[in-house]
Amino acid sequence: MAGEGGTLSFSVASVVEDVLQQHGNRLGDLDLESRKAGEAASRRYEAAGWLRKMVGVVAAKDLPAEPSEEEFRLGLRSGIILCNALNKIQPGGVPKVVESPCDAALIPDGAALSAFQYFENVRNFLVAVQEMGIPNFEASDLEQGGKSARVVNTVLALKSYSEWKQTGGNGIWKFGGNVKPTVSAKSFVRKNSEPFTNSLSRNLSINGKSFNSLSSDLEYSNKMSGSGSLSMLVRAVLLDKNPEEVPMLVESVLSKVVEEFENRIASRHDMVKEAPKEIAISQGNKFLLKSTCDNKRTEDKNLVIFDQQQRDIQELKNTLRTTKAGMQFLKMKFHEEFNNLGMHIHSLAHAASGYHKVLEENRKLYNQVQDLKGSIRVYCRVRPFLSGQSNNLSTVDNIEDGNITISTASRHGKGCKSFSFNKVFEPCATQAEVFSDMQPLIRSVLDGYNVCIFAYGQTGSGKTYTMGPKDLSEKNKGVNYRALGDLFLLAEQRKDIFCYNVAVQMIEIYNEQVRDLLVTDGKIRNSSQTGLNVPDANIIPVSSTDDVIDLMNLGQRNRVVGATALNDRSSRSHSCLTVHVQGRDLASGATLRGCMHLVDLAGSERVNKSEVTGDRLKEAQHINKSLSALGDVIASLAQKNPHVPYRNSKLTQLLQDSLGGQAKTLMFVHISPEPDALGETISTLKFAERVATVELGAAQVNKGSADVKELKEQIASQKTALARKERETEHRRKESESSPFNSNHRLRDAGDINLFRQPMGDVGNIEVHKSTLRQKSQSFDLDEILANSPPWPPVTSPILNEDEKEMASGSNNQFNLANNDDMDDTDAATSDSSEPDFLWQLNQSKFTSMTNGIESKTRKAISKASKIPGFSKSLHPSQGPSPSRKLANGAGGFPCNGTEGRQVHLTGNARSQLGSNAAIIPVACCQPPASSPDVPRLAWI
Ligand SMILES: Nc1ncnc2c1ncn2[C@@H]1O[C@H](COP(=O)(O)OP(=O)(O)OP(=O)(O)O)[C@@H](O)[C@H]1O
Repeated sequence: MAGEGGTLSFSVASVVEDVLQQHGNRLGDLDLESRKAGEAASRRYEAAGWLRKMVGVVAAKDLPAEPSEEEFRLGLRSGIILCNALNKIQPGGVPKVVESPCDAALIPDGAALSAFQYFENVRNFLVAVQEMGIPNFEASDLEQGGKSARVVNTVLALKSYSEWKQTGGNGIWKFGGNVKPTVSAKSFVRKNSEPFTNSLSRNLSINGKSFNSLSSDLEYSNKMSGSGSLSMLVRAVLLDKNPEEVPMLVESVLSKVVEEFENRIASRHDMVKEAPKEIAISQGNKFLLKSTCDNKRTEDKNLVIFDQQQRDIQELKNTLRTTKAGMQFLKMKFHEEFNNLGMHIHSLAHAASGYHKVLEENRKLYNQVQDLKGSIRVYCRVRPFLSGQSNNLSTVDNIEDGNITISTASRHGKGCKSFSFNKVFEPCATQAEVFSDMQPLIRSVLDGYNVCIFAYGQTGSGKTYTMGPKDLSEKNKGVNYRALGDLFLLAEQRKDIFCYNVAVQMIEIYNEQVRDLLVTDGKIRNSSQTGLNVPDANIIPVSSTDDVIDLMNLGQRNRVVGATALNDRSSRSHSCLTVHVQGRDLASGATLRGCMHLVDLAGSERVNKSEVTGDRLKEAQHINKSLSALGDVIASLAQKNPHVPYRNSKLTQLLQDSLGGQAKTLMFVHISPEPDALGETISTLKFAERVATVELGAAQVNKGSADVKELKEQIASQKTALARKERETEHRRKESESSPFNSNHRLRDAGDINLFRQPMGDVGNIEVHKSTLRQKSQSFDLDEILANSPPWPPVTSPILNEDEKEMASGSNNQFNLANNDDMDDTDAATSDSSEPDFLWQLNQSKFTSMTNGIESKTRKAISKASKIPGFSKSLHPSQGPSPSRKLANGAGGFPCNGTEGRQVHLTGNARSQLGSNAAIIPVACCQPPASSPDVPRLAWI
């Protein structure tokens, strides 16, 4: 059975043959080969005969009647006989039969052409045969020997078909077994005309099936396989068998055949199975090949890409090189520019430092200008939050270079307000820092300047802390203690050049009454009761910091401190520590006298804030009154009003010299950082800003100088006129002033002092001052002098020698200018502080009758002072006020008030009691007529 599609290409015959051989039957005994050969030959002869008959002997000349197998194959090989025979049976079965050898001549390769033509003929024949349903053979069977049997089969089948056709061709022709209903089996069998077929068909049956049908099947199989040898094989095997053996044999053969088939089919299956793999492999190979090709292509592509990339890389390298070079260049440029920039920055830094230096210088110059102008310096200090006030937001927004910015967001609308002062101290500023900033100012006291530092601010803002807290630890010591310590230190350093004496006063103004805080007898005298402008305050020399501590403790004990709702430690009074310094130049004998007020004002807050009534309310009202009087004075000074209302309060009287004279004045304004205090803070700072605009005129040193000579000449010229006037009025005055010194009179006159106040600008200019003195020298009037005596002038301390005592106590009250002859040698003070002294001298003749009154007061004072052990009287009660400048300045004593000048020597116990080693202590010094109004000045020029 030829497998369709080539999958089962083995023949049934070969299988049966193999089976029969394996079966080991007696096939071997048979002369199978010869029989087969004989049979094959007879069949071949039959086929050849039939073909010769069909095509004619001539046409079949190459085919003998009884050909050998080879002859048969070669005779038919051209296919011409076969095709012609077929065309005889079925005309046009093979449309074109190539017969002419000349056709081949047309083709150069004749052999190849004929082979091709033969193959064409055979192929056409086979196609036609197949269409006719006749068993076929392979074209190759004619090409190789040994395969002619199959060709014989086909020819015989064709013969059979021809015969069938000749008999009428009824029914369907079937080679070797097709039985038409109308055709007997015999006729069919006749077609298969083998001699043994008939016998078999008659006798054999297998498993109930007739052997004949089996044979038919075999024949059919043979037909299908294209081999006619199978039936012969079967016949050969069964020929000599007994009929009883046949079933067994057939069964065995069949089972073997089936088995063989199965095996072969199975192996074919395997092959089929393998085939896809092989195909796959071949496909895989193809794929491999393809992929190899692809790879090759890809490789090529990659090569191209690679080349491209190489070029790109090269290009990039070039770019990189260029970029590197560019970078190098840029780097170099950058370095160059960097260096330039560095140099530029350096020069800028230099300029900046220069700028800072210039700024600093400007500040100094500004301060100097301020000094020259006599502007009140204003420092601001912000108190830190106190312990227990944590998490408070400060109202101070910024502090920088003398500017302070207050955040007014909470109560005064959103925003800030800035204020400018000479200096602003941050909350963290230490006491030492604060002091170091004002140290030069304080030191200038030793150089003969008057200095006033007053602390302003609401209650609890730190005024006392700055000026002089009780706590005298190194860290907390205030300005007062440090100032005195510094003065002592400086005095010590200058001891080879100057001999300094330092003495202090402490007073307080409480409810508009001035109180001496340095009383030792527990009684606090109120000088205002006497109608005096200057308090009758003890002045205690000090020579060490221990002395100072003792005095401060004493003063503190005597100070009136009241409790308020705001601050139960709040001081409800103004306190003032006055430090008097007198220095004598050891070489020249000239003296310098400086005076420093350290004023701790009472709280500046409004009364209603204090929530007080009764006594406390009264205190607060007094404080407010005095502070508003201070405000008025400041405002007048700022506006350069001719009238400055100093006398509206004791405080303004106290500060008159500092505010209106030639003192160096510093206001230390204090503010609290709490938001609650914002209102007070703003009003405090506004007030301070106003104060800063006040120009007092340049401070003048209280020093004896060449001016004195000039002044003495002027004095001399005045002397005659004065004496004349004195004589003329002497009698009248004696009558009117026969009573002791009338203080009320002075008080009345002093009340009008402001009427004579000269504008600040004029006061501030030394040159103007001098020329003014000269110009107005003729307008001298004693009444005016008295009337214009300052309320709190620098005091003079006449230290009287024996001559002076005599002069002072002499019956002749006539002022003897001759006594001033030695002034040149001693003191030539021309400052404010010295002027009253001299004025007092001038007044001496005028107030001859006053001496009694003075004497009584002096006696009283000395008797007070002499209660202190160690005090001894050195001044005769009748001496009165210092008659001469020499006395005041030349002997190194302290200035003393002309009306109550007393001099007490501190010795022994007293000195130790007060902690002082000073030789001379003016106990209470009241100032003679003022220095500032120009009229008095003119009077003694
Ligand atoms: N700069 C500061 N550093 C530390 N503590 C301070 C500072 N300033 C003030 N204080 C403290 O704040 C409190 C109030 O200060 P101080 O008594 O000096 O205020 P004051 O303005 O003098 O008040 P009063 O008007 O009642 O006299 C004190 O306890 C003080 O020690």
